[in-house]
Parts: sequence; C-alpha cells; structure tokens
Amino acid sequence: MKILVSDNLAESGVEKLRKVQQFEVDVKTGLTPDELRGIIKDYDGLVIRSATKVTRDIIDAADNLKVVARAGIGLDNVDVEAASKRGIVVMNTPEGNIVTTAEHAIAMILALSRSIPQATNSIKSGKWEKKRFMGREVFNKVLGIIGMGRIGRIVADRAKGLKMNVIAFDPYISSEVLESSGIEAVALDDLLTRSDYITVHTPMTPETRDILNAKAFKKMKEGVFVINCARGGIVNEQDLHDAIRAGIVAGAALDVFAQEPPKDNPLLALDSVIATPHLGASTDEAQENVAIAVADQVIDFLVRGTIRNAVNAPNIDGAVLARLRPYLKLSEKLGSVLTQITRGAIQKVSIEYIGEVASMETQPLTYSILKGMLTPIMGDMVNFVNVPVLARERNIKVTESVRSEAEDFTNLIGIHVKTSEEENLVAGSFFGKKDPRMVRINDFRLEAALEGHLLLIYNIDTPGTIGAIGTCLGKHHINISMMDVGQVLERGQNIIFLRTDTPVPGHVKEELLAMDNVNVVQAIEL
Ligand SMILES: NC(=O)c1ccc[n+]([C@@H]2O[C@H](COP(=O)([O-])OP(=O)(O)OC[C@H]3O[C@@H](n4cnc5c(N)ncnc54)[C@H](O)[C@@H]3O)[C@@H](O)[C@H]2O)c1
Ligand SMILES: O=C(O)[C@H](O)COP(=O)(O)O
Repeated sequence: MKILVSDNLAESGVEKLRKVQQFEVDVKTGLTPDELRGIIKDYDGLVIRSATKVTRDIIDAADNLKVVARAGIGLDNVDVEAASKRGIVVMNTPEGNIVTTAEHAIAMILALSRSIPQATNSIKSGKWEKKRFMGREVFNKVLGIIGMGRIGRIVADRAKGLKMNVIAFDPYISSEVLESSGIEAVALDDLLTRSDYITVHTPMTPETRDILNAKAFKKMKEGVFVINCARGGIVNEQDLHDAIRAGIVAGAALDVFAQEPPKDNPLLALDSVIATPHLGASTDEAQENVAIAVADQVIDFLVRGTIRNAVNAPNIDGAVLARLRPYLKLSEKLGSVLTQITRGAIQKVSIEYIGEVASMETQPLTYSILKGMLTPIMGDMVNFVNVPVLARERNIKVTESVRSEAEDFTNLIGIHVKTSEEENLVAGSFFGKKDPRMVRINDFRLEAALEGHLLLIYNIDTPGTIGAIGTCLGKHHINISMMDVGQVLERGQNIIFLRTDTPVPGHVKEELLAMDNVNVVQAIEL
C-alpha cells in the first residue's frame, strides 16, 4: 500500500509509517494542486496538516485512496462530503495539540496586554520607550471565551490560574456543565458587552463565520482585546480593522487568517495587531503527539481495519468490531431483504434493537442496515463511509430505538420501512450464537437462513397451490432446499418462503405469477 505524506509531519510519525512492511511511504511537501492531482491516484493513504488542500478535484482523481488523515484538528482544508461520497475515510487527531494551542492563546493574551512584540521591535531598533509601552494586568479582568470545546476549556482553566474572571458562550454545552467547572455561561451579547478580552475557539462553520462582525464589535467595551487562534474568518477581518481604527478594539492577536499566508492584509499594518503564522499547534510536543497519533490511526485502519477519530464513519475498535461482526452481517442482510421485497422509493426506516444488542454500539449496525438497503439499488459503491451521505441525499429518514427486554429472542433487530408505495417489516436474530436468521416478515413468523437464492410468494390459501409451485420449479430443474409456510391474517393470504439451489430466472417467476391464486412472487438474492 502506498502512503503519501504531503505536509510537514514530525519524523517520528514518518518513521512509524515506514516501519510497516506493507507500506511504501513517500514524503512530498509543497506540491501544487496540479502536481498532487497528477500523483494521487497511486496512493491508498494521504497524510496531511493544514497546507494541503484536499479538494473535490483531488478526490475525483484519487482512484485508490482509502483514507485522508489529518495530523491536527481542523479539516476545513478537506472536502469531507466529496471524500465520503467516494467512501474515503477522513480522520483527524483531535487531542494531540489542544494544550499547545490553548497555551498559544494565553501567550497571545499576555503578549497583547504587555505589548511584548512591539516592545521587542522597539528595543531592537535601539530605542528605550518605557512610557510608550504601558501595559495592562490580566488579574481580575473578564475573559470571554466563544466555544468551550477541548481548547476553550483548557484556555478557561489556565486563565483562571491567572485569576481572570472567565465567562463563556457555547450554545451546544449546557450551562450546568460549564458552571460546574466554575465558568459563568452567558449569552453571546452578554459576553460581548462584558469582556475585557474575547477569544474564539469554535470550528469554522456557517454559523461561526463572522461571529465577530461589525454588529458584534459595536456591542463591545471600549478597549477590548480580541484573540483568534481558531480559524481565520471567525473574526471578520475588515470589521476588526474598522473596530481598531474606531478605538473600540485596543489590540488584536491573530494566529489564523481568512487567506493563509495573508496577502496585503491591512490588519498587519496596524501597530496594535500582533500576529503569528498559524503557529497555534507548533510545538515539538504537539507535533510529536499528532504525528504519532496520525501514524497509529493510519496503520490501525489500513492494516487492521480499526477506524478511530474518523469524522465520516463510526469509530470502531478492532475488538468491538469482532463482537459486532455477526450483528453487522445480520443487519446488512435484513436491509437487503427489505429493499428486495419492497416497491417504491424509501422514505423512512425505523430500526428497533431489542435485547443484548441494545447495549452495544448501534450506529455501525444502522449503517450496515442502510448499506444492505442501498446496495441492491446502487451497487457496490455503497460502503460504511458514504452510506449516511447517500441516505441523506435520498431524503431517507432514519430513526433508531433500543429496548433491553427481549421476548422470544435474546437479541432481535426489527426494521420497518415505509416507501412511496408500501410498508414492510422484517426482523432477525441468531440461531445459536452467530448464525443469522430472519424470524419475521410483517406478521409472518419464520426461521430462514439469510443466504442464497430465496423466493417469497404470497398466495390465496387453497389446496394444491404449494404442490403446483413445487411442480413448476421442478419442471425447470430448480431444487427447493428449504420451505416455510404461514398465514398473513391481515392480508388473507398464505406466505411461502423458500430457498432454491439455483436462482429462479425471470420467466419462471412469470410462470409462477400466472398460476391461479398466486398474487406476488419476489426473488431475493443474498
Ligand atoms: N491555531 C491553530 O494552530 C489551531 C490548532 C488546533 C485547533 N485549532 C482550531 O481551534 C478551534 C477549536 O478546536 P477544538 O479542538 O477546541 O474544537 P472542539 O470541537 O473541541 O470545540 C469547539 C467548540 O465550539 C462550540 N461551538 C460550535 N459552534 C458554536 C457557536 N456558533 N458559538 C459558540 N460555540 C460554538 C462547540 O460546541 C464546541 O464546544 C477549531 O477551529 C480548530 O480548527 C487551531
Ligand atoms: O487545526 C489544527 O490542528 C491547527 O490549525 C494546526 O494546523 P497545522 O497542523 O497546519 O499547524
């Protein structure tokens, strides 16, 4: 397998990858988009930081790519949607650089407060300007943090050590959680009006883009300091420039920019702006952490099939995967049966996990069901990574519920599907520990092994019909290896479920369907 490392990765990570016998590792940094597009088709894995832009164009050319692995956090340089559609796993290393980045934000707060970069320049140019660089204490000042995730929380903790009063806005974390760690949870407007320092630690999303804009700056205290060590564009650069010129913002510390490297950015001409070239994660410790983590994750995935820290696939540990494997098989087969017996466009899938399975990680099972359902329609391109995207594109609503007490089975997975034309339900369990069985189709209870060539026939319950079906199949040299018969009371019909040694060709199905009393003939291939 070929691995391309296209950004600067600490040597320890590269070494780790190189030690894997199955891997051939190339390190090629500074590639242009055209150069990367030209070579990417040869690679199974791509390891990046923030410099490589993994656009749709690159993904389209990546015929063999199985994983894009980011040594670091932000994935705004990766078209995750395009990768998902091609079944490429996208993963990051969310923990390795958080302390380092939080420390950078704290360093920025202190550097701003005491004009350390400006004073350094001054003294190096031979001046001694004690009066010009009068600073400000951070003690007792209000620090407003927007985004209280992994980094925001560490910033809060360190700032409390400096005896700052920390207030925070994060609409996705309950105020009880924040307040239990001694942080006052506030509304955004409240944060804007009360803070002496405002630091952003959110991801870049449509909602956070420009969260600090002209309207927000108008609400701020005069003399506020603004820090951005998250992503360029969360703070609107033009509006920040105007707010500094208007005297609202006393200074800003920027590690990230809307365009990187910045080109003719007027903020960099302002004396009260201090800046670093996206150095938030740049310490030996953090780079070592993310390089080792990314190498381990790529090895785990490509060599052992274990997915960790993927943003577009359920994280499955090898051991958990082994435990889930029979359930994954059962789920996929049941999904496939449902699609093959149900006409119309799938609108809603309701899944119930009952018994022991309810205590397991069910998301992979749900993906497996959807994969089983969509494969008969879309073919082999459906996989774990793209299946949620494909389901979403088709407007399929998926609901999951769990129930711990099972009635007749230790484990039961029930799936109800509603399409534009009809509704059907199947349920499955195990015979022994691992043998998947379908135990229900709508109200009909059965025990059918989920493999081979299956035939589902609805007929009016009259003597001789079953015999006639057997005769018809025999005439075409099709051997029946299993048969289950039951009644579907609400349809006033019999249901016959049989397995044959060979597939039932279309013309034989037509012949069966033409028989008196036979209403529906559905072939299922598993
Ligand atoms: N400068 C650097 O080198 C560097 C290094 C690492 C991470 N980062 C960036 O730092 C940022 C934070 O990383 P993290 O690991 O802490 O992420 P995280 O996912 O752990 O936390 C982000 C937090 O933002 C919150 N959030 C989302 N939308 C919000 C909104 N509209 N308003 C307020 N809060 C909102 C989320 O609820 C979450 O708690 C990311 O943008 C990441 O890319 C930069
Ligand atoms: O999201 C991240 O992890 C940081 O922005 C670090 O980016 P870098 O790996 O390019 O330094």
